[in-house]
Amino acid sequence: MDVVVFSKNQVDVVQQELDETKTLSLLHVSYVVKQWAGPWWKGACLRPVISKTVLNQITMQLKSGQITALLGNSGSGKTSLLDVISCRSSGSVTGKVYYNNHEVTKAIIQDHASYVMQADRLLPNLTVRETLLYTARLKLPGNTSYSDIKNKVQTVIMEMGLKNVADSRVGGQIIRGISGGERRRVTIAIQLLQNPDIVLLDEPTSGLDSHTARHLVKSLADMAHNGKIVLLTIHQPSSDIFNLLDQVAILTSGELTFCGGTNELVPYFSKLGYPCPHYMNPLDYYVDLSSIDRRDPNLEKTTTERQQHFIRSFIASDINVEAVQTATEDTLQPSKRRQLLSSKRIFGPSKVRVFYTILSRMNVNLFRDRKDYFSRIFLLPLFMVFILVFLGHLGLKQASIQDRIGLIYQSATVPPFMGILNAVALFPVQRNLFYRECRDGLYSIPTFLVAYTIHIFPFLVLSTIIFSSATYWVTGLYPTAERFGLYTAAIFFLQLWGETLTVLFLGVFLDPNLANSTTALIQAAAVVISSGLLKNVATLVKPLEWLSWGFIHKYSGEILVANEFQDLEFSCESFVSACIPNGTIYLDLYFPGSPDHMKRNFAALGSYCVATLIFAMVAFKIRGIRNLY
Ligand SMILES: Nc1ncnc2c1ncn2[C@@H]1O[C@H](COP(=O)(O)OP(=O)(O)OP(=O)(O)O)[C@@H](O)[C@H]1O
Repeated sequence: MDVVVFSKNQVDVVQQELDETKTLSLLHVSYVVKQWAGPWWKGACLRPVISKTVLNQITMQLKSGQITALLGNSGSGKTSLLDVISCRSSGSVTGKVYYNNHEVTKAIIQDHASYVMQADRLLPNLTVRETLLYTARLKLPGNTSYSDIKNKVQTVIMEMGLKNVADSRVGGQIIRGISGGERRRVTIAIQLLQNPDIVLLDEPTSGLDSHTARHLVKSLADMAHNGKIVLLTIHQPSSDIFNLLDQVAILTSGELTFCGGTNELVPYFSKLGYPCPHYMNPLDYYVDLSSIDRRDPNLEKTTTERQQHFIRSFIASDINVEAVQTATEDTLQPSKRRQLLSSKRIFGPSKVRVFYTILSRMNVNLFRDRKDYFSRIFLLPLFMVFILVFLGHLGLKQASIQDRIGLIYQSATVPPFMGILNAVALFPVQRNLFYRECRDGLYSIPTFLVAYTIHIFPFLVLSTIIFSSATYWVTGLYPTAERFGLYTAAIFFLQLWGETLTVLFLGVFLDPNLANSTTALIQAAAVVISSGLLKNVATLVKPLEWLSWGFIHKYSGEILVANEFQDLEFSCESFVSACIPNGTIYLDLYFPGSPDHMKRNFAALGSYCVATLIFAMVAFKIRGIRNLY
């Protein structure tokens, strides 16, 4: 027997390579979700809970330097497997997921892995470079200088082939920007900024033409060969793509029918009696063979039997036995490579830098779109035109009391509605980006919501001043600067409250339409019950009177009416039998004590805005960070 003798140097090199190879091991991973069965109106108690096994006993090992594709028909569990690896699953997970001998936790994933989801969540008005620069400022360590950040961004732009579109706008559903393929690349580039060890990608090639898809997978393969673990899910890969892959895993109904090197795929299935026909793409062919065809009962029976045969055969196969063995070793070994898991974000950006980055990104995104910008500034003032045309100058006759109440009613209801409209149109895109970045551990709910509120402040102030300046002086409300200031302040708070309330419901409901109708309903009901402008609050039935204290309009109504009517002299025309000569008398009749409550009422308006913002944070917290695929 020949004995090969290695020099100490050679042994050291092999040992070093072994140490530097990073491994992601899954051992007997199962994932079960619970679902309510039956119609929703039966209620939680009457609807049985059904457990669904999404993944069953998955064992696989991924190594750095390899690109692995996860294939399977729709619903086979590909996305769920990525969710489990990245600790984003919502059901119960059993089995082990280990990275370099460490059980995978959320913190490890945030430090070492990047997850590129199916949908691109990007701000439409930023350029590709700006998108990457802002994200880099959120991701890279706090001591990274601006020139290093720029260099890193440039490297990633080159790596993902985005050089030609680096300074083009990203675009979105309405604004035309870069192409779908380029947008996918930007999403991937974002995840590469942190130089992750593990890159998980859910359908990175969906919606791309075959040429672009091949280029993208080639970039990912290059990235893997430079020492990363790359795992992607993919539908119908072309044979060109097949040649770029190192490893493939085929999932069917949550179980593996194959997981091994691409060169082992055809021989393995050939041994089972299923050689790949000439001119067929092996991936397509074997995914197809592994799936159940439910078009008719006979087909379903045969394909189910074949699927079960594949699953059983793979469990018993040498490839799987070896994978189980190595994965077991990986998950049992003492953590000899603990030093490899030092946190990359331990010196992450400071809170101030994160806050400033989010804030300036929101501002730039808003300034870039004329439509959004004008909507924020002019939506409320535009409404003023209707008021002015309809009411004109009010004067001080007895009939003007009625007109004043009408104007005050509009002043109390319209600003919150404008807040609702602006939030519904402009908040969801920010929220969806936040969901992704919060999942990546970049910043928290309070940081995001406070930054959002601050970025709308100047616009609220400006639109309120334009609105109130014209409305107040043209209609001829109580002519002092102080009263004008109080009127403007009340309008500001009402608009702010309308927007924060909508933000709250956009945290509760994903669907902006649902948030819109809920907020509008609450606002409309609140003004009817509590403003005192439609019905005197003192004449309401007791429960409604108590309820009126719970709405902001109780306080804003009192402010607006007292601000206008106190000490205002009216003329008494000879044909009017019952005359109110002074606004104070009107207040004594319908809003008693309101002039004395100004401070309390303004404190209430401010508190409502702050409290609604805090409730919005709670709503986001309770509803959790959604997985928007
Ligand atoms: N949280 C959940 N609640 C209920 N069912 C779930 C949940 N997560 C996954 N499933 C179910 O598990 C199955 C696998 O879903 P998954 O999204 O992982 O499939 P997929 O292979 O990625 O499909 P596609 O290729 O169509 O994206 C589906 O039938 C899905 O409905």
